[in-house]
Amino acid sequence: MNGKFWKPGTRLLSEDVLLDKNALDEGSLGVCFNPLAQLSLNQQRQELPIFKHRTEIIYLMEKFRVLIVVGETGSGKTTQLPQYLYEAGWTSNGKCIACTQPRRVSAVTVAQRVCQERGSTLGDLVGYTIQFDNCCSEQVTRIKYLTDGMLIREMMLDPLLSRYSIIMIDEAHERTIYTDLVLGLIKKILKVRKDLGVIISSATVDAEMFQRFFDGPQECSILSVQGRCHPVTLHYASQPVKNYIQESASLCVDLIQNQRVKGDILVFLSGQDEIEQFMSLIELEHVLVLALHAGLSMERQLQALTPNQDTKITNKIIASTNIAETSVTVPGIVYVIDCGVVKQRHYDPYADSESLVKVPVSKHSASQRAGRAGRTQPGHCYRMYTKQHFDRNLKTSTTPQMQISEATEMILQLKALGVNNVHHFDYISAPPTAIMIKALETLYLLGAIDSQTHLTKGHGTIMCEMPIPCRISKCLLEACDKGCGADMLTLCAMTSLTQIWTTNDAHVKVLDACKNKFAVIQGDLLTYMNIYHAYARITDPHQRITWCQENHIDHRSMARAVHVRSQLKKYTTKFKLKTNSLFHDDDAQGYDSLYSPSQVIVMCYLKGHFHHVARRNADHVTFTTLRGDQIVHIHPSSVLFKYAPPWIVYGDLVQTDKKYVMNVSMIDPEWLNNKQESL
Ligand SMILES: Nc1ncnc2c1ncn2[C@@H]1O[C@H](COP(=O)(O)OP(=O)(O)OP(=O)(O)O)[C@@H](O)[C@H]1O
Repeated sequence: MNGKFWKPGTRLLSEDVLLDKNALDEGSLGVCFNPLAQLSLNQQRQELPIFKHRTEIIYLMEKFRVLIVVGETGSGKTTQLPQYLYEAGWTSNGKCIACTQPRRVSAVTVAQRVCQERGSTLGDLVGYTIQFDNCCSEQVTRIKYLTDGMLIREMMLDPLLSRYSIIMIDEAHERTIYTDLVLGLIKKILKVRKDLGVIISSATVDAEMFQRFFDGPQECSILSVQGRCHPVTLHYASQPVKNYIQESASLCVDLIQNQRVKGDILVFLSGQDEIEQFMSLIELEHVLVLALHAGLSMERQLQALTPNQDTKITNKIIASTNIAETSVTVPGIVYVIDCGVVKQRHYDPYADSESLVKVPVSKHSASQRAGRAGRTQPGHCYRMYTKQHFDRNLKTSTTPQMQISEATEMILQLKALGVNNVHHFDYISAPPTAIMIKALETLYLLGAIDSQTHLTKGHGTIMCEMPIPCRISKCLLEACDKGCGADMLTLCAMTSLTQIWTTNDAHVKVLDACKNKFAVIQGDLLTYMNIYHAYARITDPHQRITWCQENHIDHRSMARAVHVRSQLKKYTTKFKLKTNSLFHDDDAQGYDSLYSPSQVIVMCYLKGHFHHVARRNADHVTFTTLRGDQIVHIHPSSVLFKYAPPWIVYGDLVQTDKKYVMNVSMIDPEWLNNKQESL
């Protein structure tokens, strides 16, 4: 690292390593340099490295049925490949080109960009489809960006994807469950549809492995695209970094105060907690610091990626999880700071427990993160770890999620698509048998499949269609049956939020006082219901905002809860499920159950979370889970943190220094004996 980037005494990073052969000329650093911005959009398209391969791509697509395109980040795969094929006439038969994305935010931003390049309106020629938001027109949309999960949903209605002439699976290296599932399903479709073209693309994909999966070089060709838009200079830490949050914050301050290139900064951290901590450390005037993580509404995610228009703002810092790691281009980003960690879900089939664990990123991920710079101008990536750590400790590629995640949702989707023998499905990397067996057992206990492992006609089909995890749909189905469907709809919406309280601007004691206003001894679930009802009672939108501010509640999250609830309500209406409330309906007044309304709701929740029960230990602090004998603690954010009841049911398990359980409610162990049936 060049000492001039650092204040004396804070020099941290080692020598530069160049990602690109076009080494960045030190002398050019002083210029605010954005050559592509001077060109028309059409010229910009022709400057992209992939443009040189345009004819070859069109030819290979005619000759082979499957094409794997490997090219550097920013070379033009996502935005250009669908356009080339559109221009070559692949949609002239009225069919469409689909390009899948692992994340919603990239599906939307890429569609926006392509639309801009074609000079059309979003939703006309170019559109996107993500959960709860379909911006496409059946008649005119020919290039469609969609999440891989949505493509699977489309397959349920149209198993051969007959609307499409080309399916492009982008960012295949991410190996999400849905990407892998789409790959297996597409392979099946290719056996029937001889007219379908498939593209698999990534900057870092293991091309030969994909080629073998698609029956070798006879069927599947590989194209390698050389070069990138602009160089990115890599900087490594010269010694291990003790506190990467603090160090990234000081680096940001240093870059902004001493930088020779004016530009924005994108910081990769592992999660919302770290993002908030990081943001609290930056106190610079005229600098806009924005968070970007999956817990935010789409509107706020997109806002973080939109260039700043405020002339008073001199610099922008985006603190993000890996949500911004692939596909997105954030104009103006010159610096990327990579803390080298990611939160990953790990499922243990023996304990039937999924926990969120912080792990080092893979080399492929690190290179994707670096690739967020150098897209509209030359850039720098600062890695908060040593080169030695990169070489020795980082795995080459990301572990396929299918091998470390719970498989219930995936199996349910396969069953809905008519793949009954899920063991024999053609997986690109099959999940471990123990995970498969556990998933089948869980689906049976949830009533989604019968003893022959066939989807059940009632609950099974509804669970497949509901856009929520099957354990949550089980709670909802149970609640509709027990007269509290409306209350469970509220809980489904509230537990889908990742943030309810605005923690960064409130003093701990003030925040605790606010929480206590709504807290109830039964636990977090009923506390959430109190919050939702208090919010929903207010009808004026401005008053809602003021109320949220006064109570340190995130008003955007609450708006999202209202939205999610209304979306789920559409499904209960569609399936003619009763949505009464035990708290608010007139007919609940004659309620004469053995149990109180709050107990009935927690019992219904337990029906989907029987695997998440824990018993208090003799120390009156820790708990032992009934499945897997894990020692867990109640998370400090829970209202039951200080009052540890003897038995609990929880929603999530997070592992940091200890194992913490969240969304906790107290239960009576008697409820585990299926006594609810007599309600
Ligand atoms: N919103 C945008 N604003 C400005 N330029 C953009 C935008 N989106 C894309 N570009 C330009 O188009 C180039 C190609 O982007 P594209 O997403 O197609 O690349 P890619 O090869 O798919 O990258 P990745 O592997 O990172 O997804 C970018 O490097 C950038 O120069």
